[in-house]
Amino acid sequence: MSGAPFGARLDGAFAAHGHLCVGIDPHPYLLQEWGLGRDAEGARDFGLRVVDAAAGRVGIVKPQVAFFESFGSAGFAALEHVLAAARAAGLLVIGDAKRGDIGSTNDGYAAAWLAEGSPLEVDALTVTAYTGVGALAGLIDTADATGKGVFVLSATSNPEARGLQTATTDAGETVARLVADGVAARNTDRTRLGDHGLVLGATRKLDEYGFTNDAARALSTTPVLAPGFGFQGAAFESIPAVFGQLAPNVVVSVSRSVLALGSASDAGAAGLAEAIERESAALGEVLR
Ligand SMILES: O=c1ccn([C@@H]2O[C@H](COP(=O)(O)O)[C@@H](O)[C@H]2O)c(=O)[nH]1
Repeated sequence: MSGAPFGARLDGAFAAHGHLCVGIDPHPYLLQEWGLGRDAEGARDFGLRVVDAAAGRVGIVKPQVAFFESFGSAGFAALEHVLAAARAAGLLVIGDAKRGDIGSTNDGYAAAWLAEGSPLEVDALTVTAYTGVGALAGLIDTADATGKGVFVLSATSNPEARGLQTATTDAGETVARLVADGVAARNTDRTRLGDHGLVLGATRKLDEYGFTNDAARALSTTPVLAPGFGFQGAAFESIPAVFGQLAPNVVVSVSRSVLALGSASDAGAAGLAEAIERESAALGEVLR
């Protein structure tokens, strides 16, 4: 591992720039609004503009891999370009790829996203645990060896997931908590943030997913990636009520609500930078 582990770097990003994470989601309609091609080149230019606007204003970006992947190999080349620019700008990069499979295949995902020097290298990767948190063991081992992190889907922001994620085990624990407990077990050697986190959407309170106060206390060193703000309806002001004692661990992810304010024109680029500054300041008021 070269440098500090992911959790310490995340803590550093929080201290230097606050908790806002800007999503890099080149939706086809945004490419059009920004005056860019609905192709891999457009996605690359979109990503580079977001990196420029984010650098120095926030500490974290989250490229949404799906929108690059939709352009095939050219899209992956575009993503590699954007990842390299984000790294060079000193931004922490959370690759939102939501990978997850049986253990032996997860090792392939680990080599692609979490190995030092890989073309798709990111600081942390979103993963799913539908095959069991245990199936992620090898991938998490790779992350530990390279100073990277993972964010495992636990209670997602979309309404369709609710029935599945609040289903309970024989022991009465929700699926969301079962995942959370498995991930938290990898963070026990830390006093502040560990390297392995959870995706907990901001659209519902944690207790609706079976996270009692005790369960939340057990997550005190677990980072939280929280999407669901802006377009999906959650407001920064709701963070204390939704996340309670976990609020200091939250990476607050915004994509469309700020990206809608960018465009290919100079005024648009300034608009995006201003929107990022404004959102970050507003969030700072809530999390101070
Ligand atoms: O539970 C989840 C997990 C991931 N996401 C991703 O976050 C962004 C949200 O975009 P907005 O435009 O701010 O709504 C997007 O990339 C999702 O794939 C999520 O929304 N919910």
